Amino acid sequence: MQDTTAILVTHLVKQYGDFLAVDDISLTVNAGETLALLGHNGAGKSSLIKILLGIVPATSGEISMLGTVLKNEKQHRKINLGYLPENISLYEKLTGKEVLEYFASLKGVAKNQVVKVLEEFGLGQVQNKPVRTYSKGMKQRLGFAQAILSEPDILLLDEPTVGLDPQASLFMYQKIAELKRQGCAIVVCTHELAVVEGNIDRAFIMANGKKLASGRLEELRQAADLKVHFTGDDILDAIAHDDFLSRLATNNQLWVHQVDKPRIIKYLTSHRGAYNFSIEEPDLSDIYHHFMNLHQHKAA
Ligand SMILES: Nc1ncnc2c1ncn2[C@@H]1O[C@H](COP(=O)(O)OP(=O)(O)OP(=O)(O)O)[C@@H](O)[C@H]1O
Repeated sequence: MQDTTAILVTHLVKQYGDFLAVDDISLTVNAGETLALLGHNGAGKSSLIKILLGIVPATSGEISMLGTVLKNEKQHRKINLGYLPENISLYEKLTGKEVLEYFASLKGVAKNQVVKVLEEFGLGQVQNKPVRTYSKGMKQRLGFAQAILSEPDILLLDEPTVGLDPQASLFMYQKIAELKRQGCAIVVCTHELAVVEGNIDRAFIMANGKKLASGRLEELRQAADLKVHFTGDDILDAIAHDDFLSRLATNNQLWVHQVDKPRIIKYLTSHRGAYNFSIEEPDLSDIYHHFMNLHQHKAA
């Protein structure tokens, strides 16, 4: 499942008048894979998502989904695709159940599926109340429920967990993991780096419409070459008693480049007999800021 390309974007460009919002973006998302689309406000993420949806036309470039090149909105509509927009606006006067029944009829999903999904999303008790009485988190759950109602092959989520409490957020990512296991290809557009970090396969970082970096977390760490921090009692002891390590350390702290990590681990364990230590890797936020800072320096 992992190697089947579900989304293929080739040299995509979107111009609004003279303004280049998406600037030659190419990417793939495999079936059963989650890609995080990251970037500053105005980087072009939502534009890209809307082009994938077929609701905004690309200026140039090509999109194919599930092996078919999509040339117009009609072709996009043939794809079993779920979408949760940023700031979803639902029909406030309708009840939660009526909203989902409406989407079910649009997507050709059996009505009895609606009650099942409402229960599963913790909205069973309020299903007959108007949406206007729902909290933001409840509306977001309902929005997510409509996005996955048809058990889509492709799921596009724009800021899915904004305003959600930690448990609701966890629920959403558990549901995403379930869809992933069923082979769904998922793109999550988000600024919540800490939340998304453990829930994605790859990240695609963009700025001013362009790709800055993409890959698995480990690949991005290597590409960024941010230093790794070795901590723990055995490290302090090793620094104190080893010339090589004491020269490498700064203020008794051992920070080493990614490329040197295996060599240092080997040196610590086989040469110094140090086993009681931990390695703090740069996280997604460190990686994101690294690429953004690099981009800003180049632009200055
Ligand atoms: N319909 C439009 N007409 C003109 N410019 C637009 C239009 N839609 C988006 N833009 C511009 O394109 C750029 C990219 O916008 P987009 O909404 O894709 O960014 P984003 O990465 O999703 O930002 P955010 O994180 O703030 O949601 C912005 O400068 C925006 O002002």
